[in-house]
Amino acid sequence: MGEPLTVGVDFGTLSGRAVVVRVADGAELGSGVFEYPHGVLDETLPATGRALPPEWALQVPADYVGVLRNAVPAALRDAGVDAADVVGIATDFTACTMVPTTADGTPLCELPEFEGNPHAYVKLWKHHSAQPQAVRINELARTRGEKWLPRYGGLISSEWEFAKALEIFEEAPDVYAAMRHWVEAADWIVWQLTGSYVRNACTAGYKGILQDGQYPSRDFLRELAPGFESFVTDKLKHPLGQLGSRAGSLTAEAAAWTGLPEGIAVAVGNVDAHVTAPAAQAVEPGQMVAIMGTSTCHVMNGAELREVPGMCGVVEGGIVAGLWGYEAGQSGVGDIFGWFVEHFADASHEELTRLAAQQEIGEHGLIALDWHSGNRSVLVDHELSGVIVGQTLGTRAQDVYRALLEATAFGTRKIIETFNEAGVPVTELIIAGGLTKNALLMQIYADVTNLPLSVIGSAQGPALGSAIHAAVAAGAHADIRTAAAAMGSVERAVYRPVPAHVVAYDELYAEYTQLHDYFGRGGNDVMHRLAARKRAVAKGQS
Ligand SMILES: Nc1ncnc2c1ncn2[C@@H]1O[C@H](COP(=O)(O)OP(=O)(O)O)[C@@H](O)[C@H]1O
Ligand SMILES: O=C(CO)[C@@H](O)[C@@H](O)COP(=O)(O)O
Repeated sequence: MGEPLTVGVDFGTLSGRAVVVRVADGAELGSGVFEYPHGVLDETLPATGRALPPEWALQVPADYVGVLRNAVPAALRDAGVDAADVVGIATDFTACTMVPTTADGTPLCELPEFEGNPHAYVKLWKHHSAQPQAVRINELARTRGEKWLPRYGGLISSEWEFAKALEIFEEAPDVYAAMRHWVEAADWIVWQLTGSYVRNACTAGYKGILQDGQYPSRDFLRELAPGFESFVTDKLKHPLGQLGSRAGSLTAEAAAWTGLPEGIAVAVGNVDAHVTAPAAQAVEPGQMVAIMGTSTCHVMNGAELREVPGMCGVVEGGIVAGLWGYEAGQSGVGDIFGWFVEHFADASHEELTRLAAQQEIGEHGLIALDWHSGNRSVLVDHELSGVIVGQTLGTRAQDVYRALLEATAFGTRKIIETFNEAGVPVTELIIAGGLTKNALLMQIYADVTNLPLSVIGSAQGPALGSAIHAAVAAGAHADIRTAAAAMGSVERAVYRPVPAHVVAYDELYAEYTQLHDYFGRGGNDVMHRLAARKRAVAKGQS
C-alpha cells in the first residue's frame, strides 16, 4: 500500500477535470480533462434541430458521466499511482445547474417522449430565460414580507431552483408532471457514483431558498402560481447531507467507469466556487475568494449574519461548518472577453492583452458595463446588458478589450464595497480560477480594488477543493479546516496596488458607478425594453 490519495472532480461549464491528490500534503500527482461532447446547447436542440429561444443554456447529462469514464482514468494514468491507494472521491459542479428526473434519477431528456422537449434537459447555471418568473417571485416575496428574502440580498435570481422550475411548470406542464425530482447536477453526479440521492446543504441553501430548515411556504407558492404549491413537497424536498460528509460508497458500476476501488467514500456534492475556499486556505472571516473563469463567484466566511444588498446568499455552514458563508458573483467575466475575441477581434486573448498592457489608464477613453450576461450582484437582473461608452473612429480592438477587463474589475469593487458597507468587511482578496494566468487583469484588479491580491497555489482550485472534501469524507482528515491547512495553498500579495493607478481608477470607477446606477437602478429602463422586444420577436418567429 502506498500513501493515501483522493480524487477531486470539477464539473465546469464546458468540461470536467479530475485530479489525483496526496492526502498528506495536497500534492497534485496527475490530472485528466474531458470536454463535454455537447458543450452548452444555446442555439438548437440536437435531437430535433429546433431553435432555442434567447437566453437559453442547456446541457446533456450523459456528458457528465463521460467525465467519470474518461477524465478520472486519465488522471490515474497521468499520476502513475495504484488506484487501490485512493480512499475517497468528491465532486463539485457549476450551480445552479438543474436536472429534471424520474424517481430513479433518470433525466427526463433521456426518455424518448421528451427528447424533443428543451425543458426536459439540464438547465445550466447561465440559462437566464426565467427572469420574468424571478421578477414575480421577488415582487410577491417583498409584498408578503417573506423572511427569507433578506438572506438573498433582497432578490432571488433567475438562475436558481425556483425560477427555473416555475418556468417548466408554466411552459411545459407535461415535463413538470413527469418530473419526480428537481435535482442539482451537483447531487445528480453523486447519485451516479453512489446509487442514492443525497441533497447537499450548500446548494439547498444558496440556490434552493432553504433557510433555518424551511423552504418557501405552500401559501407563498400558491399565490405565486396556483398549482405550484406542492412544488417543494412533490419535487424538491429531500434529506440533506452536510459538506465534507460521506454521501455513500462507490458502486461497482461507478468503480468500473472510473477505475477506482468499489466501496470507497463518496463525499456529499458541492459547488465549484464554495469548494475552492479551503483549497486557497480561505476558511476564516474576511477572506474573500474570487473564482474567476467564465464567470466570477465571490465566496467568503463571516462570523455573523448580516444582510448584504444584492448578494447571492448567506448560508450557515455554506462553505465551512460554524461560520456564515456569503456568496456574490458576476455572471459574465471570461465569457465577456471570449465574446469580444470571437466576434470582434482578429487576435487572441494573449495578443490583445499584450497590446492593452502598453496603455496608460484612461488612454482608450472608454468605460464599459460588464453586464453582457446580465448582473448577478448587486443588481440581480439578467435583463441588463452590456454598454461601452466613449467609442470613436480611433477606437481599436485592444482598447475595447482593456475596457472590458476594467469593467469586470469595477463590478468586483462594487461587490466588495457593498459587503464592507453592510458590515461584512473584506480583509483579503484571493484570486483562483483560469483567469489568474492573465497578469494584466490581475494588476487591474489590485489597482481598482486597492487591495493586494493573493493567488491560490493550485491551477485546479475547485478539483483540489473537492479532493480536500474527499479526504474529510474518507476520515483521513478530521475536518475541512485541518484538511485545508494540510492540503490547500495560497501565495500572499502577488499583485500589489500601484498608488498612482489607484487614484486614476478611483476617477473611472466614479464614472462606472454613475452608468451602473443610471442603467441598473431605474434611471433609464432601455435595457429591459430591448430585452422584452427581443423576446417578442423571437416568440413571433417560433
Ligand atoms: N488570456 C486570457 N485572458 C482573459 N480571459 C481569457 C484568457 N484565456 C481564456 N479566457 C477566458 O477564460 C474563460 C475560461 O476560464 P476557465 O477558468 O478556464 O473556465 P471555467 O470558468 O469554465 O472553469 C473563457 O470565458 C475565456 O474567454
Ligand atoms: O454560480 C456558480 C456557483 O454558485 C458557478 O457555478 C457558475 O458561476 C459557473 O462557474 P464557472 O464560471 O463555470 O467556473
